[in-house]
Amino acid sequence: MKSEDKSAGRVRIAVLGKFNVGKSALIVRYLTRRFIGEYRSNTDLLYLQAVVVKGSLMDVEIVDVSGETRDSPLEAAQLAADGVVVVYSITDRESFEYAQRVLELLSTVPGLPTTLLANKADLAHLRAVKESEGRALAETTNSAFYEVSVAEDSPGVYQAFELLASDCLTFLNNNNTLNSNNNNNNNAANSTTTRTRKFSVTKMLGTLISGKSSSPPPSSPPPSTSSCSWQQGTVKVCQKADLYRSGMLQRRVKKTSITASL
Ligand SMILES: Nc1nc2c(ncn2[C@@H]2O[C@H](COP(=O)(O)OP(=O)(O)OP(=O)(O)O)[C@@H](O)[C@H]2O)c(=O)[nH]1
Repeated sequence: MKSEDKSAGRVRIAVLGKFNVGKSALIVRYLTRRFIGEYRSNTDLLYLQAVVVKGSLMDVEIVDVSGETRDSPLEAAQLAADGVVVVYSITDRESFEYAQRVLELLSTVPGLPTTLLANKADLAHLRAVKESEGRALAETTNSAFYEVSVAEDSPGVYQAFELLASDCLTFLNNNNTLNSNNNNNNNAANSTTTRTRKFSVTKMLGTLISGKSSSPPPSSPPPSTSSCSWQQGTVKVCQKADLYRSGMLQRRVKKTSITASL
């Protein structure tokens, strides 16, 4: 077995943002290199992807809580994620203000890696948010920043996810080391960091895109501008109730007690 065959770990990335900013398009672009114009926006999606980060294979879960941010932004901010991508559209001032509120909330979670992603850069003639404003917000909230066009396949799409996944892994490894040291000190038998997640509804991406039942193979790997390489991915579609049952919409609440409203 190659050393890469064993997963170095699993991280969960949540994608948040106001409606219509391109969250679903972003995730599908990252996973499949395709741009799909329209999506159903009332289904919560969980995507699984295996990527090689810094030479290690890792599983990346990407959660797209469609409609969630519209119904209850606070719930979205409470996602049990190891890292968060917050998306706004450069053509939609309100979406930037929304992203600002989300990032300010998330910055209260110690050590949580966050990325601010300004989408729809191809619509420069409709620009309502300057790039410098996005960059400044990212700096004040200690987030990475990328301005991209998902429609035009900007390399920043891939770089954003891959850097965030890498940061999540570092963050988790540091936590695991800390916990393991604590456990040793306390003579505890097992580490308490293992997480179990279950989702009952599964569906392949092919269904979402074309009505066919199989997952579409990628046409080619993503740009080799980063330390990550693309592997086979699967997509699961999960309903909001499943997210609650799995604890995904509760864990951060317990950990951080975020109570401010957006
Ligand atoms: N011009 C342009 N349009 C884009 C881009 N990315 C997404 N869109 C379009 O923006 C619209 C919204 O995209 P979605 O991916 O459904 O946005 P969303 O944030 O997931 O929306 P909700 O599910 O309603 O929260 C669609 O019409 C997309 O085709 C982009 O980079 N440029």
